[in-house]
Amino acid sequence: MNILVANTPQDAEQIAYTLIKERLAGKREFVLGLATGSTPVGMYKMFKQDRLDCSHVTSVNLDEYIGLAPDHPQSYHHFMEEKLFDDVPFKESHVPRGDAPDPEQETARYEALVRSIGVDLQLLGIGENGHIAFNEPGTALDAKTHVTELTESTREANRRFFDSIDEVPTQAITMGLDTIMNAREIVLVATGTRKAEAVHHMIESVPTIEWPATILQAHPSVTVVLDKEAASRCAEALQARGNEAAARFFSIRA
Ligand SMILES: O=P(O)(O)OC[C@H]1O[C@](O)(CO)[C@@H](O)[C@@H]1O
Repeated sequence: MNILVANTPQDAEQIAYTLIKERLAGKREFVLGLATGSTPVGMYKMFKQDRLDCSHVTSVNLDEYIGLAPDHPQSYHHFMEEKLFDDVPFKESHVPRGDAPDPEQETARYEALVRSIGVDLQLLGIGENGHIAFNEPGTALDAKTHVTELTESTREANRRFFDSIDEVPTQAITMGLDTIMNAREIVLVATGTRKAEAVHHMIESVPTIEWPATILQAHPSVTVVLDKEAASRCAEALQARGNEAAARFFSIRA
């Protein structure tokens, strides 16, 4: 794992965006895995401000709530259109269908799609309980795209997007941990104190299904971009090395 610890959330987002921009440059085709939630919103603004050319890029999203049609204001389809796709045209974009009549069939379709196109770089966030995408604690490490029951802590963490907790879906379709691990490269961004415990376990605990993000330790190409708060539960030496790496990242691009 390559770990960078930026001084602010904005600097962390800038690092992650710059990494993605550099990977896209000069490519004829590229498959970019995208995430939802609050963390990537600042980065998607950078795509827009920079008018980043994504006309050669195919995107695949990690997850979608079951029961929400693409045009539902709280669906991840809608989130991606509003935060990115309405302003930054992609060659094509794929998000699981939350309104599929047969969710299990949709998981098989989506898994086959993601495997067939192959993800060059997967952007990830991380939940407070260590979930990545909607792979909640206890999810098998070899899980493929599947229907998942959302934990109460995850529903609570996402209720801010809904009028009430009762409106937060209880199930989602999510890429599995094995699906995500199949990406050639992974960039995970975490900011804020709320993520500090999950980040500590992701990096410093023995891989366990109780902290799904620990599986990333076994991936050959993972960059973890943190702000100081999200890194605050990691070992002091790791924080110091990460801070130097972030400073170096900016200095060589100044
Ligand atoms: O970036 P946020 O809003 O903290 O979300 C963290 C994680 O939780 C999810 O939104 C799922 O609840 C993931 O998609 C995301 O990576």
